[in-house]
Amino acid sequence: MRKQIAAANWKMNLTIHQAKELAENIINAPIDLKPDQLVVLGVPFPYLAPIQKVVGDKAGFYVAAQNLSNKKNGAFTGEVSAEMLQSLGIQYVIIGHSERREYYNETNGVLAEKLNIALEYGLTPIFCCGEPLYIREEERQNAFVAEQLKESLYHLSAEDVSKIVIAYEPIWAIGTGKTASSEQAQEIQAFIRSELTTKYGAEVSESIPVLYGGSVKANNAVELFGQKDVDGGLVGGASLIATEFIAIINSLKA
Ligand SMILES: O=C[C@H](O)COP(=O)(O)O
Repeated sequence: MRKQIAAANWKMNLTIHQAKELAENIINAPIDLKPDQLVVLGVPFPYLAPIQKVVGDKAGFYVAAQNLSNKKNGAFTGEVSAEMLQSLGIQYVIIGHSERREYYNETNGVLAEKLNIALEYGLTPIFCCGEPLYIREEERQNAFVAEQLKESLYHLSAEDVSKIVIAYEPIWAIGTGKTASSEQAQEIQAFIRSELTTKYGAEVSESIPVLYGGSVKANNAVELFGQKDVDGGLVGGASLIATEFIAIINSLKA
């Protein structure tokens, strides 16, 4: 089975005290991860090392950065490089979240560079894609997402693309409480996989986890994650509440 992933994206929330308490509550919860299931905590840069310490070597639990620079190193004040993340022992990085695209002008081209550099340094990218509301209303979501994949991913070799995780996040469902229905999620995530099949073949596309993100909660996770092409979730708001996120982890397909 493909990896099933519960990924938290804490975004720009929590003090370090709150962050450690949340991580401790998750790590110490009686969660019985199956071999193909994993949990990734996407934390703010300053919390990477302290949260990694809380996570320790607990099997199946990882810490992710929420972003990285498209530059290697040098005079780029305020940036954080792939090499820095690698040197901290970080293994996952979220790339192309819609908030980065919208508020920090990250284009598909810049995201292609970020994917390259992440892979060069052995990081696993969680690559986000998804359409805004007006595109969904015009029923052009498939073409929109196909373009994002084409412009950011399709320069990668089959070997490299096999190392990534994709998170489909319809922008209209992020932080709005408006979840895509499980049918909507399944439909477009099956489309994403079929696009990857066309480009890379079935063996590759069937191995890539495709997560759903957008108002995932404890009360809708089982139905969403139960869909054939939904391999877990990238969770914002609900990942800030230990009991909610633990229930979401326990909703992964076994
Ligand atoms: O990265 C997570 C997504 O933006 C979803 O956020 P949300 O669960 O608060 O809607």
